[in-house]
Amino acid sequence: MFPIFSAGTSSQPGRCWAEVKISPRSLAVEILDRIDTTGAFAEPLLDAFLRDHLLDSAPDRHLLTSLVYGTLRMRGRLDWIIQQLYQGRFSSMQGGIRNILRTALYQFLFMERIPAFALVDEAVELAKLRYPGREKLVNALLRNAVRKVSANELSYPDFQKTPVEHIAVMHSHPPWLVRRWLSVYGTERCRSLCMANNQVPPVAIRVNSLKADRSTLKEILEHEGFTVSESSFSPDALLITDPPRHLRLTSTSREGLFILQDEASQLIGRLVAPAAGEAILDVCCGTGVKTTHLASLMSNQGRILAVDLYPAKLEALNRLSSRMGISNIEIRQADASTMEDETAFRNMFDRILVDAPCSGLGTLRRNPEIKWRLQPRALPSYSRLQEQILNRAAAFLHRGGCLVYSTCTILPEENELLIGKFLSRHDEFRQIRLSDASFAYPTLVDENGFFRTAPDTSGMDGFFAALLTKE
Ligand SMILES: C[S@@+](CC[C@H](N)C(=O)[O-])C[C@H]1O[C@@H](n2cnc3c(N)ncnc32)[C@H](O)[C@@H]1O
Repeated sequence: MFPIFSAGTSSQPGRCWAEVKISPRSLAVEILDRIDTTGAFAEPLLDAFLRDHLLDSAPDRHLLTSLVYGTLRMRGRLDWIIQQLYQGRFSSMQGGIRNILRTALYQFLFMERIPAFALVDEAVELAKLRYPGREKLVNALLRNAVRKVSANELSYPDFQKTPVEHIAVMHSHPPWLVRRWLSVYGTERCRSLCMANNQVPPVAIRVNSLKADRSTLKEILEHEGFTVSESSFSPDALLITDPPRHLRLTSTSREGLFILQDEASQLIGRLVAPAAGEAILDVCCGTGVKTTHLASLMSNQGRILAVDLYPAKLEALNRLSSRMGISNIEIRQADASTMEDETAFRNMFDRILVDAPCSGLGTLRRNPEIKWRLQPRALPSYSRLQEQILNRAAAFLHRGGCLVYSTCTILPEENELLIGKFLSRHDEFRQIRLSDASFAYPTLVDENGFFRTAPDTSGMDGFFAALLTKE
């Protein structure tokens, strides 16, 4: 649980938030501040704020969600504008002031029907209460921004002269990432990826086949006021095109009839394709989004050993399993890169899922905070950990069994390059090219037989998966 308002602290002097009139804008600034200062993700924070019913009306709740995600997605462009107009050092500006400016500017640039004077006034009021004395800066900077943008007086970086800066500012991604994607994918793909990352992602749910079928759940949700369609990719998915309320608060969610899960993530379970009665190892199970899918595909029969490093995630998996009526998952807290009990597990499993910890760069639509948080120097440590976990898990597969290695990133060193290295060191393993494996979704298979999705090509999150077998 999160206390709803943080009091002013010595690092963020100012008055308690309790004095601030609660509005979608003040809450958005509060959430953005917490994302910056605590490293939290937007989704659970928003869930907690919405669950506490601080905002009663559906439009206000929708506005809060749009403001938080929109400001995070467009932060690169917003910060660039603020830096053009701010006389001091942007990096020394108080984080709270930055978020007041960003949210106001986001509304002005990207949201309709909010008059400029109203959003400037509200930003100034917020600054006055939280950072007395700084309201003059907020007022002057926002009025200047409104004037310059309206008069088309801001000149953005030129694509011909500085392509990286141009894409980074116009499509709001960090320059290091634009540089990487330009070198891997070229200009057009880099641009289309960045643009797709700034879109609102579809809301997909996975129907728990142990408790409901797709058409019945569709009817129930429609009856509750949602606009629902069946997806043409995942046979377990429903797409919610008009979520008037928060889906997780519905009784069907609480009773475990479905779980929110992107379609690409659902297709990973289909790729593992476990059968009832088999022995499955899920070495990076997290909170069990994919583990519970595997259990449903096995009709709750057989055995799944679910491993993760973090006890809190395993506890969440336990809660999710019982909500979904699943009883064939056994959990184990362990470091999958150094897992012990090798002799007990060696050659034991029919199928293994290695859903490796990764940079998450395929999920920037849903988790835009990642692009501002991730440092390029962290990337090699992901590849090292992925390699260690895959090497360790490989020993536990029996001959003839299948191993799926998956990530939600689109960087080659976490995906195909890593698999190439693994295969060159493990003669006993062979890749099953999905093009040769009668995989049901040929459009999601690349020229090397790997599973690959991306927001700009398939409309799903960016996932990668390789299917391997032990001979
Ligand atoms: C991509 S997430 C897995 C998501 C999960 N499979 C799902 O569908 O919900 C990667 C997981 O690896 C876990 N992890 C990170 N390092 C680990 C390690 N050394 N050993 C085991 N699990 C680890 C993280 O806690 C995280 O839950």
